Amino acid sequence: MNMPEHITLCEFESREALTNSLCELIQTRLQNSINQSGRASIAFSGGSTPIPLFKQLSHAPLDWSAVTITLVDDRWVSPDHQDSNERLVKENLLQNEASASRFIGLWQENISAKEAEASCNQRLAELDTPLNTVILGMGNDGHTASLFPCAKGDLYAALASNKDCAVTNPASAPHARMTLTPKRLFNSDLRILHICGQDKLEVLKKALRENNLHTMPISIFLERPLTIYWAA
Ligand SMILES: O=C1O[C@H](COP(=O)(O)O)[C@@H](O)[C@H](O)[C@H]1O
Repeated sequence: MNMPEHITLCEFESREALTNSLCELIQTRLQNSINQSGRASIAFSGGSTPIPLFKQLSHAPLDWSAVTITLVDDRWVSPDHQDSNERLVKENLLQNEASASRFIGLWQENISAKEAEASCNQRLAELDTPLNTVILGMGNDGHTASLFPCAKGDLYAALASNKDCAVTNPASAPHARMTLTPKRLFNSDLRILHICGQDKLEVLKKALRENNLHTMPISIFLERPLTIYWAA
């Protein structure tokens, strides 16, 4: 598959091989950042794709107390809800060695996503700039983070926002969302798109062909340097 020069596509023969390689890369990057500055920061996506990565990474021998972890996006549900990305990260990544890390979540109790936007932006200001690494996911509708094509006005506002996070209300998926904005996600040293399955490769090809960030928001991340980890 032909890729623009600023995109690196890493294809793996199996999802296990992908997980091993991505785990090693993240571990090395976090370790290098700790060696250089005494700290490291990373933003993870939720969904089903990163679960094996989370489980494996939780055992990595790192000084996790120097690592701050945040989410690329979350659904506006409490962390005991099955749809919560915070729950997913807590149950699968913030375990074992990685339980010593610092976690900055997006969700807040007893307040709507819209009302929480300002305080969430304040919390996110504690993160390193730039973030060491961002792990993006992608849905079959071309959404990434919680930048959904069907979120219309919210999508336009999030794409144009100069804040760190924004609320979106996708018509095709449940729950209001809090998402890091492209502005904040681009403020990072490396962005990795982690996708599995032939269907997602086809979605990626379509996004590259059509290059329309309103119909396939992943397109915005295809315009600048991006590393893609893919396995069938
Ligand atoms: O809604 C979401 O979906 C995407 C992709 O999820 P997957 O289950 O297809 O891996 C994810 O990147 C995003 O963080 C999540 O909120």
